[in-house]
Amino acid sequence: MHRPRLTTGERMGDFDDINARGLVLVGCGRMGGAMLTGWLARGLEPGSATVIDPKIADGWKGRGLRLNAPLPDDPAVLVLAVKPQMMADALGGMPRLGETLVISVAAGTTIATFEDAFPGAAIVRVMPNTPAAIGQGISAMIGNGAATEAHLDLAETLMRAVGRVVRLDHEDQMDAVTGLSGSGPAYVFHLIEAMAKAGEAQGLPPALSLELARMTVAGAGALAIEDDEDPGVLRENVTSPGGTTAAGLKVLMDPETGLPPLMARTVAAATERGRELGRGGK
Ligand SMILES: NC(=O)C1=CN([C@@H]2O[C@H](COP(=O)(O)OP(=O)(O)OC[C@H]3O[C@@H](n4cnc5c(N)ncnc54)[C@H](O)[C@@H]3O)[C@@H](O)[C@H]2O)C=CC1
Ligand SMILES: O=C(O)[C@@H]1CCC=N1
Repeated sequence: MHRPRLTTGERMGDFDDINARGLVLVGCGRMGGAMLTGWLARGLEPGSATVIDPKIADGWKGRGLRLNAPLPDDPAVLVLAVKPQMMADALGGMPRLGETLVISVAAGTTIATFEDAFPGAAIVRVMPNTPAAIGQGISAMIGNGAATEAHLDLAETLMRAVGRVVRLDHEDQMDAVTGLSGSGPAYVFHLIEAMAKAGEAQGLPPALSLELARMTVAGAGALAIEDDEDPGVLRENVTSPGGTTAAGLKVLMDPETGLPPLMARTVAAATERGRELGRGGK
């Protein structure tokens, strides 16, 4: 089966340059915080991290991070993790930086926007997802013309600290990535909710039904990674001819009313919203 080149895992030594020059994180909410957790676990020294967030959560205080402190002159990397709607505000307050690599994880906001804000800078646009909080994320990335292989490697080092990384060929792919894997964890959590409700409708107690749904999704996800088989084969492995799964899948896989058209519309709506945000939509 063809799979894109994926990299994962990280050595502590790869943070040496970042520790020497510093990392700036602008926006330390759910996504920024998830990444920072992974970086600290993988070798980022707290004193090398300057975190800018006017509403920094109390949990980050007293951990040796430079919170809302003046920016270093020439940090190795500046990571922008504010909402796209807040990006103009955040960029407005940025001083000129030296040879700093600029990384954005914002949905929609285009490389061109960052090129206007940081003329001549190497910029890498990344789309991670929240399983990064437990080192199980997947990030897709693409750099601008000024981003060298060394810049892309640096961005990859950071994102590998929180999961796997794929490189894109074109920035145009980023909105679809956002609609699929950026937003995707929410679809999967809703799948758990929907399966749990469906179990309840068949008479199971709510707590039991939720536990069965949660572990089924988690276990199937883990198997899909561990086993090199195509997901279609794994599905067939569950499906006995004339059995229960075949009866269920007949409904779920209906080309008119089943999951395929629903998922297609779901990802399309999220992708289109990414495009809108990229056009400056609020
Ligand atoms: N949450 C997710 O699943 C994913 C989010 N993203 C992207 O990550 C970015 C952040 O999203 P979340 O972490 O979910 O949002 P969030 O609301 O949890 O965090 C954003 C943080 O930015 C801070 N902030 C607002 N204005 C600021 C400013 N001017 N300077 C510094 N900090 C400022 C806020 O106080 C907040 O803590 C967004 O651009 C989003 O598109 C990307 C992939 C997945
Ligand atoms: O919902 C959003 O816009 C962000 C981007 C991907 C996941 N969360």
